Amino acid sequence: MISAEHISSYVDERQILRDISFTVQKGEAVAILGPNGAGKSTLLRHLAGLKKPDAGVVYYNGEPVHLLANKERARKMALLVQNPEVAFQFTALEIVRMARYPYLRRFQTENQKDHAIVREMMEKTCTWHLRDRTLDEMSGGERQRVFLARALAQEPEILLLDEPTTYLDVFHQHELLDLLQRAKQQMGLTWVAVLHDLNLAVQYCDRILLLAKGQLVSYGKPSEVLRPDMLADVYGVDVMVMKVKEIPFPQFVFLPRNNMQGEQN
Ligand SMILES: Nc1ncnc2c1ncn2[C@@H]1O[C@H](COP(=O)(O)OP(=O)(O)OP(=O)(O)O)[C@@H](O)[C@H]1O
Repeated sequence: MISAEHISSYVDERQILRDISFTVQKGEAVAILGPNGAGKSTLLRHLAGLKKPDAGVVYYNGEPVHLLANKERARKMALLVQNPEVAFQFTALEIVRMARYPYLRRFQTENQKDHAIVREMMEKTCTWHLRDRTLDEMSGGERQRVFLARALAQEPEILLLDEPTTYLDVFHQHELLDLLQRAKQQMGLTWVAVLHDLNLAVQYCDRILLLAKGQLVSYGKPSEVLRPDMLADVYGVDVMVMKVKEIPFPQFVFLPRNNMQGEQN
């Protein structure tokens, strides 16, 4: 459905991504993991067609994404970035209503279906009660949920999210990912998220893409990618993988490299 084929990316003379290739199938949930500066956000921007790679192509259902017209791309894909640039005097409702613009013709206003979708997504993200508040009257987590409502109200086939759990407390982190999981199961939504929390990634994602220094280290099922040796290499920490009887997926515990030495001293 979406595939990166040999993409490379540069900023000035510096190479940010090196020859990355992978495919995400329809209805899959994928986490992009890797240390700070690995190139995760850059990769997501290429997938969203916001930035054309310097080499290689990203295809969406066989078409190069950077060639899709803006409105057409917005009906297929939504991107939730870390700090969306929106004027602070907009209300939550106005922000979520923006999601319907790709569906309107020139001079056309929203119809009942548009209003219903906006309300449904605001209710699902627990933001309907914030509808008349402006962005500067909201907490970071509330703002994040409003932008998620906007991305969902766009009714995309694929949702790309850059660190969507930042600003969210533990309850809302799980609520957001549960919501994406339901959208995947009920509507076939495909989503790709940059995450930092391996425990969330293993719980919610079908595949993991591990990136380090602009290179694809591994891409596959969580059990294939999240191996202690590979994680230790990439993150520079020791990793313990634990099985907890009550939950069906492993848990990752990180130990500073000199931890054992410190204990003994
Ligand atoms: N516009 C830019 N100008 C200069 N360097 C940039 C620019 N955008 C990204 N970079 C550099 O490219 C590299 C990858 O950045 P990117 O934001 O993709 O990493 P990341 O894996 O998302 O990092 P983080 O986990 O810290 O958010 C970094 O070294 C960053 O400094």
